[in-house]
Amino acid sequence: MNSGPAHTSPLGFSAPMYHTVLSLGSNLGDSEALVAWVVANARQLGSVKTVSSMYSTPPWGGVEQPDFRNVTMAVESEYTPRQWLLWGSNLEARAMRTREVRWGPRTLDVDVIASWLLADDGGPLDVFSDDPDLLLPHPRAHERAFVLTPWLEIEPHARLHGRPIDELLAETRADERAAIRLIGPVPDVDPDQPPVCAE
Ligand SMILES: Nc1ncnc2c1ncn2[C@@H]1O[C@H](COP(=O)(O)OP(=O)(O)OP(=O)(O)O)[C@@H](O)[C@H]1O
Ligand SMILES: Nc1nc2c(c(=O)[nH]1)N=C(CO)CN2
Repeated sequence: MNSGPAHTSPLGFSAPMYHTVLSLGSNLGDSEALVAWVVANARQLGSVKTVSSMYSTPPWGGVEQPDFRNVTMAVESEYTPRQWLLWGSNLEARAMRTREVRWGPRTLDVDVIASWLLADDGGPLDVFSDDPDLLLPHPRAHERAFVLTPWLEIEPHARLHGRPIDELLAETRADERAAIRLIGPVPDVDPDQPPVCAE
């Protein structure tokens, strides 16, 4: 009997399932609507396991810019982490995302934080990648309160680099942590209408 998480297709193939954690951020345009639009698109795929509340977070990385809106979302599907990266890049492009300053302002950012292969037998297996186009786990997530705070809300027992994320969060800058503000649930928006001003 196949009681594991792999999906058996009508042809009898069994596709592996991945549990993947995505960080969504925006600080240009209608940031709340943009982040909510990403969540709505993932819901349309039927892949969303849990979504954090929406948070207002101070900019991380030393560039002076407006506060961000951030959400962390756990998805579970046959999509590999690389497919999630491509999916996110496509939404970033539709949100007119540009890359001008490293760690600078943006309409939309979709980062893949970590992923686990849900094996049929035994526990989840960490996915590692040293490909510069997809580093896994994300090399800077453990020092970002804007990722860890929402992630802790939805997966309080999650671990990154072998360490509980609440411990990692406690080691982030106290002033950054203190300035994070809970806004509320992610609003429902139309996945087919990117909230972008045409210019
Ligand atoms: N885990 C990952 N998630 C998202 N992008 C990644 C990841 N690993 C590598 N990349 C690559 O990073 C490149 C730059 O991404 P991006 O412009 O979003 O970076 P950033 O958000 O400014 O900074 P950071 O990578 O520190 O979050 C992209 O080309 C992407 O392929
Ligand atoms: N608070 C916060 N700071 C950031 C964010 C973000 O999403 N939230 N994204 C960045 C781009 O890499 C740089 N700094």
